[in-house]
Amino acid sequence: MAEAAVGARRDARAAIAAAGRLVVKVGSSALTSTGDGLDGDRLDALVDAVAGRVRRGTQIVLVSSGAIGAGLAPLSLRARPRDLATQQAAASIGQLALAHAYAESFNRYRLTVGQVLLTSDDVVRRTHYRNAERTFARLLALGAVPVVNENDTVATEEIRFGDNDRLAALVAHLVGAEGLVLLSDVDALYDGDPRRGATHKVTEVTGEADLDGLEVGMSSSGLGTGGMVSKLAAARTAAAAGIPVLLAAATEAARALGPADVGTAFRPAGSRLSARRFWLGYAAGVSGRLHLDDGAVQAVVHRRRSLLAAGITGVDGDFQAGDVVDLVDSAQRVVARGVVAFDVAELPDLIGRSSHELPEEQRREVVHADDLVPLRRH
Ligand SMILES: Nc1ncnc2c1ncn2[C@@H]1O[C@H](COP(=O)(O)OP(=O)(O)O)[C@@H](O)[C@H]1O
Ligand SMILES: N[C@@H](CCC(=O)OP(=O)(O)O)C(=O)O
Repeated sequence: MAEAAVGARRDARAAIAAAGRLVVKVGSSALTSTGDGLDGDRLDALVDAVAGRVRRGTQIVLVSSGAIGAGLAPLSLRARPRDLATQQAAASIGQLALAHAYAESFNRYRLTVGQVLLTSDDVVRRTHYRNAERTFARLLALGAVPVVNENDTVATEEIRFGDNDRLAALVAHLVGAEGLVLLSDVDALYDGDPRRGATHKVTEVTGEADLDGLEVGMSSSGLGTGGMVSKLAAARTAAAAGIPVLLAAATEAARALGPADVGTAFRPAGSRLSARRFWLGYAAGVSGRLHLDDGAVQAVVHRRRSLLAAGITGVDGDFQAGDVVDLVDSAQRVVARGVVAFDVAELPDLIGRSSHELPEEQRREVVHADDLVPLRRH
């Protein structure tokens, strides 16, 4: 193994093993099965591992999927429903069972749980983000274990996270976690979907290059959503925000939360992003896109300059000044995200023109460097 990989191994795993605050996410497939609903034994085994770590002094926020899966058996449903209304009904019934099971299970260790159900608005809007931040801080200060899920019963198609891996990554930043542990039915990241035959395990991800050439499946085990794609996206988001990530099997939760010597570890980026820059780059809702020429990509991504009208080749979406937009390169890749200083209707007359050609009131940056987060290195 190359020296860098050895170093990263020590870094990400050691950081998770020593963290004072962790977010642990468990997927539906690890807690429920289609026929029998919630599996009490598997839930207890997970709680044993989480409670063990809490007793060793780590504050843990548990993001748990499984509401829809737990609601199937009581409704005599044989498969995850496809329509939103039935998913919401199943989640309404299943979330109650899930919360009850966690409360009882943690009570074996005299630990109290608090339920936190979030919609995307709670983390996507900056003012709501602060509310959620306060709630978590207080619960943790009081010694409770927050158990988080998406508020599926009220989340509509438009405002839905739809996947708890992303929710867990956002919560990890929100609570200032020093690590994110994603527990699933698969024991690591592989170079292809292990359900489709023999593949190789990836134990350390030290940067984007380690992900090149991997085949990552969207399809899940049947109860979960997003498959490995959403786990990888969440791991990248957390790692970019400076948070080390460990992906492991829920059946190995004790080792994942102990020496952290199982699964796939993702090395975090050097520094932690500020709350504002993290929100801007990874949590905010995006209202449109600005297409950049190569020179503009160089300027904003590599030289951290403001985006000027001259480097924009096209615009789409429906946004107003102050909204968040994606900045895309000529290959349609999102290279940055930022707060736009013009309404969409104003831009067609400005784009491609240098500042001195523009009327004075429009001679300002389209996206100021302070309001811009580069997302991709070439
Ligand atoms: N490259 C890959 N490496 C590992 N697992 C993969 C890969 N591609 C697809 N998968 C599949 O992703 C599944 C996990 O996703 P999912 O069922 O949504 O989990 P969860 O319910 O824990 O969120 C695994 O069971 C595995 O078959
Ligand atoms: N909020 C949904 C889970 C959605 C989800 O992301 O599921 P999973 O892929 O199993 O983590 C539920 O509780 O059923």
